[in-house]
Amino acid sequence: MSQAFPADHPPAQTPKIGVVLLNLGTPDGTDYWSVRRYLKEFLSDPRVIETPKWLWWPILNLAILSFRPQKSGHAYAQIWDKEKNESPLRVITRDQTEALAQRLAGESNVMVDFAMRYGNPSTRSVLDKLQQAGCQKILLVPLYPQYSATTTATANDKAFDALAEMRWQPAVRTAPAYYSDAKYVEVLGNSIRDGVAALDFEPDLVLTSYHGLPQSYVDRGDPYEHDCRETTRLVGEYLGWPEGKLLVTFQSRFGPTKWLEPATADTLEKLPGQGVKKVAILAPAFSADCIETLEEIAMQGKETFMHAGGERFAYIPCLNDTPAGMDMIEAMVRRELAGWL
Ligand SMILES: C=CC1=C(C)c2cc3[nH]c(cc4nc(cc5[nH]c(cc1n2)c(C)c5CCC(=O)O)C(CCC(=O)O)=C4C)c(C)c3C=C
Ligand SMILES: [Fe+2]
Ligand SMILES: [Fe+2]
Repeated sequence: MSQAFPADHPPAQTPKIGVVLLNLGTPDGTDYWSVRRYLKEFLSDPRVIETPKWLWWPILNLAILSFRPQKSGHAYAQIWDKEKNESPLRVITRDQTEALAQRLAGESNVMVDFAMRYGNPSTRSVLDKLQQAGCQKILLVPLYPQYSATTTATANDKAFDALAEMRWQPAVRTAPAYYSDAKYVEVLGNSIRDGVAALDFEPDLVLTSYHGLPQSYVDRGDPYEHDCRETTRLVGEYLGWPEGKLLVTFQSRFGPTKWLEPATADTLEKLPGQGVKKVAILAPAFSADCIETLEEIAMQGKETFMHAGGERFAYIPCLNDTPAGMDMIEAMVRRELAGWL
């Protein structure tokens, strides 16, 4: 026989499970102050900038934040989703979240949401919301295929900062980087094969352009370069392409220090002179198209290549919320939820 709760018993909650897709973040608008606020938060993160604070503070506040917001704001304006008045990164991350929620709709106690490391929706606000909604278990899914302290670790740090202030803290899991995950390699490989097959030209070379990182971070133990090169190697193996058909490059160099090489922009500048006149390019480090792919690669990169004598240039989009990309995210999330569902 079941026993009724006494009248003064605290209300019982049905425990829920939260799944949070974590991405980098993006400005709320393209105006100077929106971009400045975003860049200040981003570039004040010691996981991203390892220069000692006393040295970095004046460089950031007196130099970078006085000119970069305008320059970056102009670049953001070129790719802005005008219909939604939002940055593509946030539009796509929300679309991924909604698609994943639909796929997990059969799991009655799962809530899916997304949060950003910098800007909105903040990681803290999303974790507070899920905790208050009764999530006693939370899976954090940093959407970075290749691990870096500058992305994966800081995304998790931010979540743990929020958890540190909760009296009733949910149990938490973090999904690992997935650079060599068979499903990721398969889906990425298929997107390259299909992307190339849809072109009206045969590329001489396909560039896998990864976001760059200071060389010193890798020297101190960040596995990011390894993860990137391994993704491209595995995709080449999956496609059965001859060695040399896929090239690894690193983009988005920032500041005067040595970054991983070869740089995407330098490579695009040199290739036509070496007889490589037709290229396709993709950016496997990004789970969603953003300023770094849509503006820096598809616009600036194309201009650099064509100006240097290139003849054909094609950008292959990120996996975004494509059915195949979502198959991969769903499989990863279900695997990491094992024992909770
Ligand atoms: C020292 C600076 C930077 C490091 C290290 C870095 C690593 C890194 N970043 C991504 C993914 C993204 N970066 C994005 C934008 C962006 N990145 C930097 C600097 C570093 N990134 C800056 C200053 C910016 C802002 C844009 C600009 O002013 O140029 C974005 C896109 C955000 C968007 O709003 O669209 C993503 C995504 C990875 C994977 C990575 C790892 C090595
Ligand atoms: Fe970046
Ligand atoms: Fe960039």
